[in-house]
Amino acid sequence: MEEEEYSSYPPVFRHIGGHSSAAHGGGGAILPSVDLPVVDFQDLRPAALGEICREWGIFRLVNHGIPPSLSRRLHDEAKRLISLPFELKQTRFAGDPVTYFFGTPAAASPSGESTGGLAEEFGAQSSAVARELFETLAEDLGLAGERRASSFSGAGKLLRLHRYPFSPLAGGHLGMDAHTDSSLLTLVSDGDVGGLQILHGGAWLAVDPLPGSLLVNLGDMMQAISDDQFKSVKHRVQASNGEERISICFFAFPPEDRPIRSSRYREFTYRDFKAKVQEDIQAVGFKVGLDRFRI
Ligand SMILES: O=C(O)CCC(=O)C(=O)O
Ligand SMILES: [Fe+2]
Repeated sequence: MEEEEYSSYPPVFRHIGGHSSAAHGGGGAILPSVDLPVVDFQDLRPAALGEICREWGIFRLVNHGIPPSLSRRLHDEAKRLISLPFELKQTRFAGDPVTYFFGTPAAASPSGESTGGLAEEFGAQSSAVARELFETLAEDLGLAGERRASSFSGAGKLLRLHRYPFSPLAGGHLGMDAHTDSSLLTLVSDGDVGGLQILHGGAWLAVDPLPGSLLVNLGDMMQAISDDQFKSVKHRVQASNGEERISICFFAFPPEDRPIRSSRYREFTYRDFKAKVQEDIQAVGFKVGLDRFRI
């Protein structure tokens, strides 16, 4: 890749085009791939889905009803936006809901506006899918009354576009550090470039793409609501030394001020949780998460 092709990267990532390093062939250990459980959205069964979420905390969703053309257009639009020169993106997106952040080594995330309504449409459809999945899991958990009704209603939603740029030096490096999501549920449209890895049974495993499907993982709030029955799976993303990976991530959060009650945690709200995460990041440099609220 010529150096000018890196113009869409933050300056710190440029000047690497000419270096062909030993890492070119993939310096990181090759992890075994895992076949995630596949769930058919048209045939949701509470007990079967519950079992998958107890064992894995993550699955592939097929027949989800979000038109492939919508996902493809949003992926194309994300790629176009993300490929604009870095300085132009900084000017254009400054102060907008579109954010461009450097917190992770190789991810850059314009999100929200500027996709000509595609992001909003995709977000609305993802939200409907997430709600149905939540209802199915609530059924399996036997959540009733107020506890069930209020967990998803008015839930916060966030759509994030991630780019894991190609770099010949990427081998062995992470595009996103290991973490759990703070959400109830996360839906990821990961296209056809792999890179996601999950911690399962004490080992890191690579998740291969399954074009047309959505990756669904449970977040910390779902783990808490389920009294730790469901897993908020730890995951990370390998930086790409092949094709660039673009992912579109939809997060559903509980209403900020609704008390979350669980036999495993003292009562807290999602607002409390977020504040604690920020406090920990400042104080200790990483998210401690649910352990801060464990009884
Ligand atoms: O890009 C991905 O596939 C996953 C991103 C992710 O884990 C996150 O945004 O929390
Ligand atoms: Fe995540």
